[in-house]
Amino acid sequence: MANVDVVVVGAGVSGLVTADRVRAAGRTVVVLEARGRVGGRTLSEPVPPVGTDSEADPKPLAGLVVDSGAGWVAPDQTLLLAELERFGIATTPQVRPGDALMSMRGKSRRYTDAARSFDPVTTADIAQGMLRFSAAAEKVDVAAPWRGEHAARYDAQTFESWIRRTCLTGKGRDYFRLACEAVLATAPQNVSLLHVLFYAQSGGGLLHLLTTGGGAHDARVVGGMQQVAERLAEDLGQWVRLYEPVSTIMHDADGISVHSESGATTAHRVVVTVPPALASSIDYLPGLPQDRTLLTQRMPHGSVVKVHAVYRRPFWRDAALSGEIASDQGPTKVVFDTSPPDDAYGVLTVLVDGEDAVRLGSMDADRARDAVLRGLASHLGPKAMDPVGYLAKDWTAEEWTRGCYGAHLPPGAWTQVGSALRTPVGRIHWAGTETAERWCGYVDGAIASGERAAAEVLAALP
Ligand SMILES: Cc1cc2nc3c(=O)[nH]c(=O)nc-3n(C[C@H](O)[C@H](O)[C@H](O)COP(=O)(O)OP(=O)(O)OC[C@H]3O[C@@H](n4cnc5c(N)ncnc54)[C@H](O)[C@@H]3O)c2cc1C
Repeated sequence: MANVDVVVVGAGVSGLVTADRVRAAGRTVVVLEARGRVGGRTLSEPVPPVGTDSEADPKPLAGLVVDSGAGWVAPDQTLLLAELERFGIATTPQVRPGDALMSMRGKSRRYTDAARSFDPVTTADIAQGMLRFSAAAEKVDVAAPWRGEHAARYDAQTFESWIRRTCLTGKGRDYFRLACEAVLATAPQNVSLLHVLFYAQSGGGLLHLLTTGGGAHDARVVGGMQQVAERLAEDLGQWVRLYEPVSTIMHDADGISVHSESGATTAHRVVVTVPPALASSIDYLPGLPQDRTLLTQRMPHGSVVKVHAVYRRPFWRDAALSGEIASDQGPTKVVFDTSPPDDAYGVLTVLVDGEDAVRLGSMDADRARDAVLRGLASHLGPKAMDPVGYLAKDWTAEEWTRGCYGAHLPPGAWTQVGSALRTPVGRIHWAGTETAERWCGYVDGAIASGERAAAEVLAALP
């Protein structure tokens, strides 16, 4: 006899949306979450002042909350925008007055129009590369990337080999390498061309993913993105259980039994919403089909350290700079001004991706902070060396995430075993942003996957 209709594994946005929709349909549901908080890869937190031990004496800077996980929302992320509206959570535009900086091969350029951030030859090279990339991406079937017209050919090569073949200039090649690191948090030699094409197409195109106004970085959530998960969890109340890492899922024709710290919960169906790389460390009895196992072994995460440096005021605006920086020199390759709407502080967010994140994560905290601040100072001047607050979140070190922003697939994985991504195994269903067709890797994709999984289990319940 089942305790509940559905067990959901993981209280990230995708798990909470799954549970919310199952409960709204009048069915019973329990969410089991490994961490002592909800939200998963969304985490909104205060910033400790510089000079104090953040563990012993957090003394956060008054009223300031930053997003150490997901932070931005695009105008076409309609599912996320609907959740924000449902809970009365506001957004604030990302675009700041002033020039952005592009620094490549030792040369720095100020620009307002992204299309003019390079010299004319590099601009033309990037434009032809983008055209060829978009033409190929349009051929990818985002619902089934393994099935598209040229799937086998695209999946037999890395994105790096495409870059070398396509771009005619060194700076053009550097641009696409930086784009890959910024979007997937991994170097282009680690990832299948088919996966990059799919991922870009899933989010409305590569340029859209890289764009601030109107694109993936269009706006930020006032008070932090984690509020979405917190509000969903508030509504679910006692049905969300924290500190309950799921270790084993037993399944047969009669039902499901999900084992966590406090024992077993029985149900008709289970939805596993943890990232595929972590889903593979749960024991399934009986074991999963081989294609599913092979797939989850081939979906590593990127590496990201997200840093916030807080200043008394946004001093870079004195020099008519917007605080937005793209550079080929780590660790400060991707920087945004994320000061609060009232500018009570000046806040710079640094997204340290790929190899730079691995390097930064291996340094002790003081050396890592010094490396980041020196990087900022090289673009914005010596004032960048003196923040009043500093916070760095290394997602690769997080036991229940192990890297981000999401999973990427190496050559061969999509076409050989990709069809196992969403296919239920008996009573076990799969969700999480990695399973989304649209906005895969983003919060919007997490919501879409939760809605899809909820519909699947509701249709299958007795
Ligand atoms: C630094 C960073 C920046 C990002 N920026 C953006 C952005 O600007 N915009 C955007 O849209 N997206 C962004 N993302 C991506 C976004 O955060 C994710 O796509 C989304 O939050 C994924 O939600 P999810 O529910 O699918 O997975 P998760 O959030 O990973 O949720 C999975 C949950 O499962 C739990 N779990 C894991 N294993 C177990 C287990 N064995 N038992 C029980 N529970 C378990 C985890 O603790 C977690 O709570 C960013 C992510 C990061 C880390």
